Amino acid sequence: MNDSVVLRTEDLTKRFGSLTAVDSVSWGIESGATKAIIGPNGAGKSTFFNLISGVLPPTSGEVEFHGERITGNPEYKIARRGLVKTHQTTNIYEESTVFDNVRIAAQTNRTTFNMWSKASDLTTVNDQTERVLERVGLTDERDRMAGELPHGLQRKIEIGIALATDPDVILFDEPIAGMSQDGRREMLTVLQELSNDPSLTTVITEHDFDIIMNLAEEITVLHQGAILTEGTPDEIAHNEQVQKVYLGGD
Ligand SMILES: Nc1ncnc2c1ncn2[C@@H]1O[C@H](COP(=O)(O)OP(=O)(O)OP(=O)(O)O)[C@@H](O)[C@H]1O
Repeated sequence: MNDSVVLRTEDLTKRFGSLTAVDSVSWGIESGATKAIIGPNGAGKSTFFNLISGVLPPTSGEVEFHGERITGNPEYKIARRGLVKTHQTTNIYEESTVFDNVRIAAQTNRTTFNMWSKASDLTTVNDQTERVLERVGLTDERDRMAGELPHGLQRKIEIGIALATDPDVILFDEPIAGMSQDGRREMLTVLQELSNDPSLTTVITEHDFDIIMNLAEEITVLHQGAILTEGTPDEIAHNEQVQKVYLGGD
């Protein structure tokens, strides 16, 4: 792996009692790339994301971000360094407007926040919030209460909250799960735009293979916590081992 690797894991492992949910995973991603992590139910995808983003501490192994060890750091510290994971609408303040939800995140942005913010900084925060709303297609909903919005739009707020922190790396954990056909199409457009941004590195886990084929340059397949194989979407789509694990065989 070369110098442009922004995030990497080495022998990353998580055990829950006797179950090894993530098993010695060594993986990495170059700056600006879009990669996917896939695998059947229970393969360890969410746990892997939780270990990288600091939601869970690993049992063993390492996580490096920009060449520095972040293993076991809490989620808020990792987010401040520029690595965030989207949550499934659990971060939203339902009683606040869409604008305020994103603005609060922009205010805690590692580059703009300081306790003695000047008026000019607030203008920056408001401008940044507007830009993020535009990017995720929520400008028309900016003054609505977040709690009133349908699920698909709330998922966009979550992505807006992540983007407002000005991250280098975003981990998308099943971004279209439970969405309507229209919602999925809209979300795919947003995700495509983000994956084309060379200043953003994106990692996505998703059950919908069409979405993965449309977004990822490289796919890692997890099976029983370990890496089964890695390759381009085309290679993975034609890989017999992958087909077998998805059909439930070994
Ligand atoms: N907090 C926990 N305590 C005990 N076992 C857990 C915990 N979290 C996950 N597991 C187990 O670890 C394994 C991997 O789970 P994980 O949720 O990471 O898989 P996944 O690939 O994301 O699955 P899905 O596609 O169904 O979301 C599963 O067997 C799961 O039951």
